[in-house]
Formats: sequence, C-alpha cells, structure tokens
Amino acid sequence: MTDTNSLRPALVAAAQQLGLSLSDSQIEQLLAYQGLIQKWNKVYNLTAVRDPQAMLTQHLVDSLSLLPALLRHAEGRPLRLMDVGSGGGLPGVVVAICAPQIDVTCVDAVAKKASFIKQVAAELGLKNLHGEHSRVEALEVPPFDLITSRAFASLLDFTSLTRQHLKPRAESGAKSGAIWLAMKGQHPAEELAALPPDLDVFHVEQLQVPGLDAQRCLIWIKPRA
Ligand SMILES: C[S@@+](CC[C@H](N)C(=O)[O-])C[C@H]1O[C@@H](n2cnc3c(N)ncnc32)[C@H](O)[C@@H]1O
Repeated sequence: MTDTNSLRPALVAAAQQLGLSLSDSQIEQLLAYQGLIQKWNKVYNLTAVRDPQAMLTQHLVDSLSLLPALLRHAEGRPLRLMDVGSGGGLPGVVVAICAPQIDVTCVDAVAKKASFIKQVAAELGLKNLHGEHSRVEALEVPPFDLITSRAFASLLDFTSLTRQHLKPRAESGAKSGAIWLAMKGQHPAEELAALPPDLDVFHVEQLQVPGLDAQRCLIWIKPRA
C-alpha cells in the first residue's frame, strides 16, 4: 500500500480541531484509505487531486467535517446511510471508518468506482461498508435513515432522484425521521429556492474544514410530515 505515514500528524490535528476522538486504528484506516486512493487513482479515475497533502485536506478532512453533525444526529443509534454519487467513497468511506454503528452504502453509476468501494471494504475489513453499481434512481434496496451527497447534483436532483430510498417516518430510527444531508460549498441560495414545498430545509449549517480556506455548508432536508 502507498505510504501515507507522513500525513498522520496533519490528520490527527484536523480530527482534534473538528472535536472528533478517533482511535489509533481509525486514524490508521483513514491513512490506509488515502493510500488506496493514491495507489488506484489512475486505474479507477477517482480524483483529479494528485498531491497527497492536498488530497488529505480537500477530500479526507473535508469529508471528516461532516462527522460531528452526523454523530450528533445518530446519537449512537445503528442507522443505515446511503452516500449517493460517492465516487471513490467521499464521504461514505470516511463515515464508515469513523462511525462503525452506521451501515454505509456507497452508490455510483460508474462500475469501477463501486468496485473500488468493495475493494476498500475488503482491504480495510469494514463490514459496515458496501458498494453498489447503479444509477441511484434505478437502484432497488431497502430504504435508508440518511442519504448524503458531496459534489453530486443540485439539491433538487439529489432529493428527487433519491426520494424513494428514504425510510418512511414511522420506520426511521431517528427522532426527526429519515433525512437528506447535502455537503455544499457556498450557501446554495438558488438551489434551495428551487426545492418543492413538500420538502423542509430544517437546518443550514456552516462547516469549518481545518486547513481549507473555503466556504462549506451542510444542508439538512426532510420531507414535510
Ligand atoms: C463529482 S463526483 C463526486 C464524487 C464524490 N462524492 C466526491 O465528493 O469526490 C459525482 C459522482 O456521481 C456519480 N453519479 C452521477 N449521476 C449518478 C446517478 N444518477 N446515480 C449514481 N451515481 C451518479 C458519478 O459517476 C460520479 O462518480
């Protein structure tokens, strides 16, 4: 596996800044995951970012910034999460490593990317990580408590393409019912305005990504009761 040891201090510092208490083995798994991305990037076409330090900040730490909100929401419950348009597994693989009680399914329309997720799950021994090759709108799987996306589509496409995959409120383990969580850059005012009235954007949360001088936010959405 590609050596990512030199990235450890920056990763540990970023996790601390985010208030995450990750175990040594979770740090090892995150570094091993980045090692797999670096090793297989050319074969699987996972990211245009090649520099390891930039990859750590722009992909792994950026995805890690979702974790405090996600853990707060999960409150230790064993939830099922779909990460749609997951590509090389961002943020899905990072969630699977850092929140073992969350069962993560990464969905991508490109076969090679879903194969990479399966390979990561096998190599890192992540039983709570699954890869599905499908366009999300054609996928047939049991519904989820949470659906995430990062750099996938407009909020309208994200919610309309995945709506059938949200658990009905009565079946969801979460107090608020099943929800969408979209990772976005700048506050997406136009995309928010385009959402239909039967969706409730109940929180827009600013995210701080350690080492990244860029705007990030998290959009929390649920169907209106
Ligand atoms: C820009 S990439 C983002 C990948 C990853 N989430 C990230 O942040 O690096 C968008 C991904 O969405 C996938 N995709 C696009 N339309 C899709 C669909 N309808 N169903 C599933 N995946 C889709 C593409 O194959 C691509 O891998």
